[in-house]
Amino acid sequence: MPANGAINNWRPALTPPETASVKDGKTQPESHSPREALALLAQAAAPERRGLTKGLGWLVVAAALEAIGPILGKHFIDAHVLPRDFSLAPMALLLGAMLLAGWTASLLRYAQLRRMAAVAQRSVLRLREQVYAHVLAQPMAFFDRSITGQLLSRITNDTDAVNNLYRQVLFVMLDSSIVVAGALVAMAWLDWRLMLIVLALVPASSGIIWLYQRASSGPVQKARALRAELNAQMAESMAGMAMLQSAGAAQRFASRYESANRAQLQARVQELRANAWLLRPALDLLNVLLIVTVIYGFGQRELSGMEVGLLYAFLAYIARVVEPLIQITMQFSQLQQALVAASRVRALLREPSEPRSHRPDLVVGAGAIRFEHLNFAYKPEQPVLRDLDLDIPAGSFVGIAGHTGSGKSTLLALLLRFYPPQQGRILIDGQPLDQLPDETFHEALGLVPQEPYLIAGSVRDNIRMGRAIPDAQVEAAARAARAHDFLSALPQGYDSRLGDGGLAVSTGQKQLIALARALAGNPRILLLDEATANIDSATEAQVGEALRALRGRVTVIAIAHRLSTIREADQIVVLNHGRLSERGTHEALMAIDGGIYQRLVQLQALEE
Ligand SMILES: Nc1ncnc2c1ncn2[C@@H]1O[C@H](COP(=O)(O)OP(=O)(O)OP(=O)(O)O)[C@@H](O)[C@H]1O
Repeated sequence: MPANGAINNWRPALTPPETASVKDGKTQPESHSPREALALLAQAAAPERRGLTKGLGWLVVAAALEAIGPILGKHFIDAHVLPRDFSLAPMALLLGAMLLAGWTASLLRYAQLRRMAAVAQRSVLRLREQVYAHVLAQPMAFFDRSITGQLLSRITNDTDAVNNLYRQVLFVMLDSSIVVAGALVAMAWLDWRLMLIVLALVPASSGIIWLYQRASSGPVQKARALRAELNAQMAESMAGMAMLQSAGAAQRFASRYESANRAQLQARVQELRANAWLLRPALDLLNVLLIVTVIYGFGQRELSGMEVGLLYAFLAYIARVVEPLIQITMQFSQLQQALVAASRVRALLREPSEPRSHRPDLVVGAGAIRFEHLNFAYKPEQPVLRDLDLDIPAGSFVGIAGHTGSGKSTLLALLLRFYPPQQGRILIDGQPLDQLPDETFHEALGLVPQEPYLIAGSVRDNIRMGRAIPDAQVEAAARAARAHDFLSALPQGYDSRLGDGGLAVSTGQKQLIALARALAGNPRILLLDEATANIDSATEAQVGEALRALRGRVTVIAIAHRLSTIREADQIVVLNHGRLSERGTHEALMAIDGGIYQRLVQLQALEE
């Protein structure tokens, strides 16, 4: 089977640098639109709308309380400091009110920001689950063109960045905007002409943001794309470590990683440079400009005693306008990163899932299979299966043989509904395969792939694979797969941990566990994709024994390079360039002089 073969695609594959798909942009900066990102936020936060509205409402109250402070201060100056009226009670009342307003505002803001942090966490949790479920529901063709590491990065890093987006948008942007609005309203109330002078300078900050965005958006997006690529490279090398080391490719992979890492650092430095040279100095200048303008505005008037309180209040409000604006702009680069991530997550969520029209009334009975004039191609110009017509009676054992690339695994992939055929159809017990409801379909089919994979968990978890299968049935399946003896001899028997960080078992043993896993669901149809390719003769004999016991009860289709595995099959189907070229029992096919099967058997005998 080719490295990117049909059935193998459901496990992480080592994608060599030169064949890496460039879907999703890879190193090129990706297009992103804030509207897309906001739509994603709104969608993920939809169930929390009430909490969010309440939180925002309270933030407005907090901003209003904060805005009262300078007005009270102005009153304090005008009524007590300037006229030197130091009557204790009204002064204490004013100071007390100032403190109370400030404290209440701080407490309110703290409580609301905490509430919003919780909303953000929950929304991101939901989003991540949604993205993962969506990826799992993708047709296999989607995985053919995606890079495992990049998908991982979408699900973990990008959804994390969406969390950032919540923090930036909800906490910094909204909160700061509310504070600015509160200050402007209070200024207007005190002196609307002066407020207009301050307001006129606010667009200058938008100009600074725009300039900064232009200078930094390229590097920001590049840095992000490179980070995803670094993750992808890491995941790929972990998945293909054995191959990587045996091929002596460690050095090459390390230098590829190093150059991507350097490029990412450069992009980050460019971004920081734009920040240091443009953003901070420009904002400081804006602050000075505002203060000078307001003082100049006051200079134009007669500076009476009453105006000193007003000047104090205005200077206090300017700080309340400028500081939040600085806050907003300082977060800008993170915001951009988060926007890019959010639009990538949204693009992923928009990948269409396989459309299927299931008929809930369909059930699988005996497990008879019929391939009717099947035509299939991964790429339109390269047909893989051509007009394949084949009947497989229920309960029979069918072996599939043929040269490499003849389309054997593809046939199984179509039966597994990984891809829809372009022409023809597949019938199970006379019913169209694509109309079987998912549950019925998954219950009816069991698969033993060429390279079984173990999940991190106990032997029992590995056989169950998340299905509600009672212990007795797990054990019965292990017995049927001839795996019980070695499994019960493990240190903790069926509770022994396998997979990542667990016990190491041999390839043959993994294969038997995979067979037990397939049998545990009591399938009507069992598919074996070169299940005996990498195991020793003793294990092969055990698998043969297990298959013999299934005869008449389960329809078995086995692809085998090792032809001894299918020698006893009721019929052996030989594919040649996607066409059915020979068909019959081992003996019948051996009788075809110069036949493909005969040659394959002879070749294998020679090899052995
Ligand atoms: N996911 C895929 N995308 C594109 N082409 C593919 C894909 N999987 C297989 N092919 C191509 O389809 C053809 C048939 O491949 P398939 O894996 O079905 O052959 P096979 O008979 O199972 O080969 P092998 O014995 O080596 O496993 C090959 O030319 C292969 O390159």
